[in-house]
Amino acid sequence: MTVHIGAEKGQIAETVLMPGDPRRAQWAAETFLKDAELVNEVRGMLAYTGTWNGHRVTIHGSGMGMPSLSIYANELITQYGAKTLIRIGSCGAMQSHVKIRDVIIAMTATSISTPSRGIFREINFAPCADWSLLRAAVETAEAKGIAPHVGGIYSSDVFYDERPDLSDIMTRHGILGVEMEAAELYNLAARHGVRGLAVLTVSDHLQTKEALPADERERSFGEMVEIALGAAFANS
Ligand SMILES: O=P(O)(O)O[C@H]1O[C@H](CO)[C@@H](O)[C@H]1O
Ligand SMILES: O=c1cc[nH]c(=O)[nH]1
Repeated sequence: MTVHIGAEKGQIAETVLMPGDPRRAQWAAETFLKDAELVNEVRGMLAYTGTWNGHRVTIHGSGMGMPSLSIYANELITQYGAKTLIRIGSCGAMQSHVKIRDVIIAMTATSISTPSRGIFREINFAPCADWSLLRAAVETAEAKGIAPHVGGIYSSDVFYDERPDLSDIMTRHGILGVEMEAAELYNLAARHGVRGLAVLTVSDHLQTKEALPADERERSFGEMVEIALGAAFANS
């Protein structure tokens, strides 16, 4: 057990899927895993371990924002031995060709800052996805007839943005969508030599102002879960 995770050693799998929403963790575990067992509920941050096609998987909520994800990902990697961490999140689309419910696979994650900023100081580190996972995620999606958008995303520190000019700059530089966790996941994965990826579903559109309701964000994003699971075990 750690300060934030109640699981015993051995109750967390080497492969961890991380939605921001703990209720999405519950839904995904109940929908996709066999014999899913609740392994954490400290602070309501639900986590389940079960199997998918015979492979052990944990689905653990990250909470919203990079400081929250950083706590869970750090403990999962350093205390429980997680080796593959895939964020399964929602995001806002920043390009007109990206539509609501589309899937984005994040090659890079731009940010203004992350919890790792203090370490990097004058360095502008480029947080990027693990290549083997990225490739496997694209192949898994295409095999399912899903055409994902693959490219850069923006990890913001705020949901309610008082600087819309920043979103405009991101859009002008081809950034596909905005969310709040992936850049720090990629930083931590690089630091600890593990595999990190973010697979996202578009829940909002910054240009059209469309937005899906909370229940859909919790329970209807199955394609990205299937892509994440397929990618995690592509070579197993
Ligand atoms: O749906 P999740 O995975 O929480 O992701 C997105 O949704 C939250 C904001 O509503 C932020 O955590 C953002 O990254
Ligand atoms: O962080 C997020 C998530 C969904 N939609 C947004 O606009 N931002």
